[in-house]
Amino acid sequence: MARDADAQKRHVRAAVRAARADRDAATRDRAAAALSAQLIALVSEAGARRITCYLPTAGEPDPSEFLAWALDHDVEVLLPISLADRNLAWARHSTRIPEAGRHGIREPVGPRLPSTAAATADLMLIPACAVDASGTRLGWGLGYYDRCLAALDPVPPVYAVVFDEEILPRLPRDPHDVPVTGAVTPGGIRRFPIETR
Ligand SMILES: Nc1nc2c(c(=O)[nH]1)N(C=O)[C@@H](CNc1ccc(C(=O)N[C@@H](CCC(=O)O)C(=O)O)cc1)CN2
Ligand SMILES: Nc1ncnc2c1ncn2[C@@H]1O[C@H](COP(=O)(O)OP(=O)(O)OP(=O)(O)O)[C@@H](O)[C@H]1O
Repeated sequence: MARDADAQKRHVRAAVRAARADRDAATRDRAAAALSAQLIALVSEAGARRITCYLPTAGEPDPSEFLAWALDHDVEVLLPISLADRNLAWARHSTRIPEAGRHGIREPVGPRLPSTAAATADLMLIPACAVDASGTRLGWGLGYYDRCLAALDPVPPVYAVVFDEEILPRLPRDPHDVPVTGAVTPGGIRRFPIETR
């Protein structure tokens, strides 16, 4: 990969990490409530019965209220577990208390499903650092989701969950990057045109 693309990724990751750390509690709470409303709207509109989502770290867009709604509405949610080989496994969201996993991120307890179980989801809601207007997603650099998406056939519609200002005009795209269908932010739902570039 070109050196300038690497530098740009590092720059965006650092800027997003800093902005996420800077939000105060009240701003985070407002964003969390707005985000969950968008996620509920998207899943309801799509009629999705089985989805993937994630348990957030402190600064990430927080889908917790949406996860509680999903439990109440019989929407099955697969949550990620980070494996040592940088593949994901999944376990179902439940009322059981999550436990800290490999990166200190909370992970669901219960029976594990393989990475490819995500192919049976109607919709995937995945964490990201940033996304661009053509659907290129930037993660945190360990390739968990790139590896997972590459192994899915079919790939369900995939939405990156980010803050509004994390939708950028253009990010570097690598050959292994699987473009996302859209993005969900506290401010709305965006679908990206499918195009090659
Ligand atoms: N809530 C949540 N769960 C998730 C993800 C996520 O982004 N958010 N993941 C999405 O992939 C996977 C975990 N991915 C991770 C990616 C990077 C680091 C991390 O600590 N990165 C360090 C650099 C580490 C290194 O380069 O070795 C850092 O950002 O400082 C942790 C987990 C699965 N679960
Ligand atoms: N399909 C794949 N198979 C094997 N390795 C992969 C695959 N996709 C990405 N990788 C590797 O994962 C590493 C991280 O890639 P990249 O920087 O694009 O990740 P990212 O988009 O930030 O991560 P994530 O998917 O975890 O959000 C790179 O070393 C890349 O080569």
